[in-house]
Amino acid sequence: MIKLNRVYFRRESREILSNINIEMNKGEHWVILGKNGSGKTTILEMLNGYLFPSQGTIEVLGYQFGSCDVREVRKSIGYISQSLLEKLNYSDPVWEVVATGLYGFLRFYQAIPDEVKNKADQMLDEMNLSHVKNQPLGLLSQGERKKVLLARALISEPEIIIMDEPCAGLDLYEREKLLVELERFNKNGISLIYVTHHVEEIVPLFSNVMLLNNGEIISSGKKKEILTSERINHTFQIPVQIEWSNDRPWIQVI
Ligand SMILES: Nc1ncnc2c1ncn2[C@@H]1O[C@H](COP(=O)(O)OP(=O)(O)OP(=O)(O)O)[C@@H](O)[C@H]1O
Repeated sequence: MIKLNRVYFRRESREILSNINIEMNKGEHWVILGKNGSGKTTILEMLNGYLFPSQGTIEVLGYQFGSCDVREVRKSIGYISQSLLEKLNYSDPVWEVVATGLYGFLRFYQAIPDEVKNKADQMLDEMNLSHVKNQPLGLLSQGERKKVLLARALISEPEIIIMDEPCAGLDLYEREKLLVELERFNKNGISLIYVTHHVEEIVPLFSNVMLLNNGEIISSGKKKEILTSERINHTFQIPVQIEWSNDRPWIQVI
């Protein structure tokens, strides 16, 4: 599904990514974990074709970047990030924001067909957001806005959804509500790639983890093998203990 082969990214003589090799397969859900500035967002931007490697190759859904139209690939990817939220119009009604996902627009400047409105309503209904569908996006809580972004990504039936720190800024209650919504990915065969700083967000849905430090992969593979105290210690350079409870890792600084 996704293959990065000897990928390097250099800017102003600085190596931001070094020798990234990874293969993510259909049916897997990946977490990319690493400190601030370790290169997580740079990898996501590359997967969306917004950045190109200085060296190496990237293949997404059978398309080889550099010899394909990246806009075609992007149609099959839902990308959820804070910067997308900031580009949307906070005075637009929620259902309209969700409907734009079908077209890849940021907002509508034309009449919206009834079937599109109905599809957006249905999406919001599935995510228990019907009660806010006519409200302006700006009136929603941070957590509800993130769920709207998720509905907006899901409406176009993508094969991959990429989320960059979706729980940033959410309180415990909102975070857990958003994490519950991720479980729906198991039902409709979408693969998830999820960036975070927080081990606790690795809910049972996730199968694989990549640990990144200073632009290099420290380790990657099945989450139970990767999320050990020693490896997390190495990634964040702080002594920690990982404990598993309800198939979810919890971190304690020691
Ligand atoms: N286009 C660019 N030009 C110059 N430097 C860049 C560019 N893109 C990223 N960087 C630098 O590369 C490093 C990695 O950035 P990136 O945003 O990928 O890290 P991150 O792991 O997502 O960080 P955070 O967790 O803080 O969001 C940072 O030091 C950043 O300043």
